[in-house]
Amino acid sequence: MTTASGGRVVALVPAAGRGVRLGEQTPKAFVTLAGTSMMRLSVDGLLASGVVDHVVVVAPAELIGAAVALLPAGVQVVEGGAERIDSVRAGIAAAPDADIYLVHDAARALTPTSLIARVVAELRSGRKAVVPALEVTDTIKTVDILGGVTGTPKRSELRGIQTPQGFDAALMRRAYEAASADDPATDDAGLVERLGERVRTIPGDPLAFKITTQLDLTLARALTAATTKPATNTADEGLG
Ligand SMILES: Nc1ccn([C@@H]2O[C@H](COP(=O)(O)OP(=O)(O)OP(=O)(O)O)[C@@H](O)[C@H]2O)c(=O)n1
Ligand SMILES: C[C@](O)(CO)[C@H](O)COP(=O)(O)O
Repeated sequence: MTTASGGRVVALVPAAGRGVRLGEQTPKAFVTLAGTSMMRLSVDGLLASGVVDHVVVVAPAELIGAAVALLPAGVQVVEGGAERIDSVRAGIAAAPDADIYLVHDAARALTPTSLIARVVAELRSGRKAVVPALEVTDTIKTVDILGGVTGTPKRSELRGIQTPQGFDAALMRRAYEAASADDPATDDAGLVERLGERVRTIPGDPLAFKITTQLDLTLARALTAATTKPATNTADEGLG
């Protein structure tokens, strides 16, 4: 089944990270906001967008069962790898029947459904690689290994890139086939750029921020506390 003409949209949700920078006991995708795991919130957003046909969650090997228990029926769960790129690759292999892939971090749990729909709409209009982008507000500098400043890129040319990132499926498969294990890109679009293909930005959304640190978690919990009611099978989610 597909949501609309233009082919089947498969969303890959890398959720196999440890969350070292967050520093919780629980792997980050299982950490809860108002009683619901980030992983579940991200999947619910994708499903609620109305533009996604199938969701594949990529989870830590030892938590596959826990992930299945926390997710709606029909969501596929597969084992992740050491790096994010390995986890996304596992997702692609598990769902080869896509025409469009979205890749969406479990850690961007508050992403509005409207952003997901805008990425897919842009792909359906003929773009092959689409990423949400926000202007940066800090001045960004490059530094050497000792922390000495080596340059100050023009801020007007810089963007903070979010997910979901969307790709024509054939292009994404080609990008991952060409990807080198010893020089992994920090996002999926980076692999497409290396093929010389154009990646299009669309306006991102501040609510799609990546929950990376304790400060991010505090902000995310404050934002959800007043508005999110835990789903009946997800309240006080535990891992065993
Ligand atoms: N081997 C990995 C590493 C990361 N991810 C996922 O990729 C997303 C973005 O990564 P990040 O925010 O860096 O998560 P972690 O790798 O868990 O964080 P940290 O780097 O602080 O350990 C997260 O949803 C994370 O679960 C993944 O699926 N597999
Ligand atoms: C893909 C990403 O979310 C785009 O901003 C980001 O690059 C992931 O980086 P992380 O270090 O794996 O969190």
